[in-house]
Amino acid sequence: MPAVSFQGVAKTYPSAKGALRALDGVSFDIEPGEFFGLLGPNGAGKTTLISILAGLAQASEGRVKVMGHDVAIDFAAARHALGIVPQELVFDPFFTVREALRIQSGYFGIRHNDDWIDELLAGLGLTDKAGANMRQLSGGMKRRVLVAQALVHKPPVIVLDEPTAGVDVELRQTLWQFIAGLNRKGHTVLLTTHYLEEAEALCGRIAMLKSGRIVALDRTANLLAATKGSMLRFKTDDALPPDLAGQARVTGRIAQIATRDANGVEATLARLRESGVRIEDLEIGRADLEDVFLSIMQNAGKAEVAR
Ligand SMILES: Nc1ncnc2c1ncn2[C@@H]1O[C@H](COP(=O)(O)OP(=O)(O)OP(=O)(O)O)[C@@H](O)[C@H]1O
Repeated sequence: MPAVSFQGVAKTYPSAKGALRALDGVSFDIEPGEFFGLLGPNGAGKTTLISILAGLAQASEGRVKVMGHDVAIDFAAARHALGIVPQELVFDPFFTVREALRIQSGYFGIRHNDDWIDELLAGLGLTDKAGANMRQLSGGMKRRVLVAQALVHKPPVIVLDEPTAGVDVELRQTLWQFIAGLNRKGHTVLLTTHYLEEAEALCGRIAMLKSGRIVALDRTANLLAATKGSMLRFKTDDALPPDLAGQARVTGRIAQIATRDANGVEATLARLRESGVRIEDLEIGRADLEDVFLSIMQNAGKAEVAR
């Protein structure tokens, strides 16, 4: 039995320009114990899919199951199997951290949960904040509490919806150590993120969503291996010739150009020299997940235009 199963999930929102199909026939399974990444550009439908999984929105078509429980038919059992760390910081300012976690345990019908609460506090670096009032905590500390709150009932499936947006390096490391530890103990993890290096480091399999459809789904290693080419990275203050600019990724002074093989590297360098572009700090490396993501999104765009 899969930990999470999406079967033919569609979601249509009414809009001024007619119906907006935010999800369109999404089907995939996440197996127990997987660390699974869901990636996609803004508006791809990630949050909509997670809201349906969490029972916060209803699918227009299709079925979603968590540990065998249909989220529409058997909501309570499905919800019990899920720990959802939300994107926004929502909290009750009147309680201390420990009280907030006890109250959350109560929602799930769990009493005498302090041993697990202590473990959560320790794992998330919150032990000395247990007695602090929620409103006195910094944003990063509040986020840690939200993670702890999502996990009070030891859910087999943990869903993290962009948990590290605007979060500092230390908290990211604490969070990932803790979540990776739970994953090693058998908890299934579903992560959505815009930080592709995090997805590359953590996720065994990745699905890529674009305009409500799955455009890639594979083991992370296979996605990376599928782009065999080399990536040329260098710094320059000069404008690239139009043919190279069209295929380059430019961030400030840093330009990256994908090439198919060694001949491609030579041809690109020759083209740069010929156009009088002066380059510094040249590196030739393997494509990373960001390169794979951009190329899949571009190709999916072309396929859509052709349809
Ligand atoms: N309640 C709603 N009513 C109408 N349209 C909506 C609603 N929620 C989302 N949408 C639309 O559905 C599409 C998918 O949105 P969604 O928030 O799921 O994308 P996302 O992949 O999570 O994006 P982001 O990375 O920006 O969070 C978008 O076009 C969005 O405008």
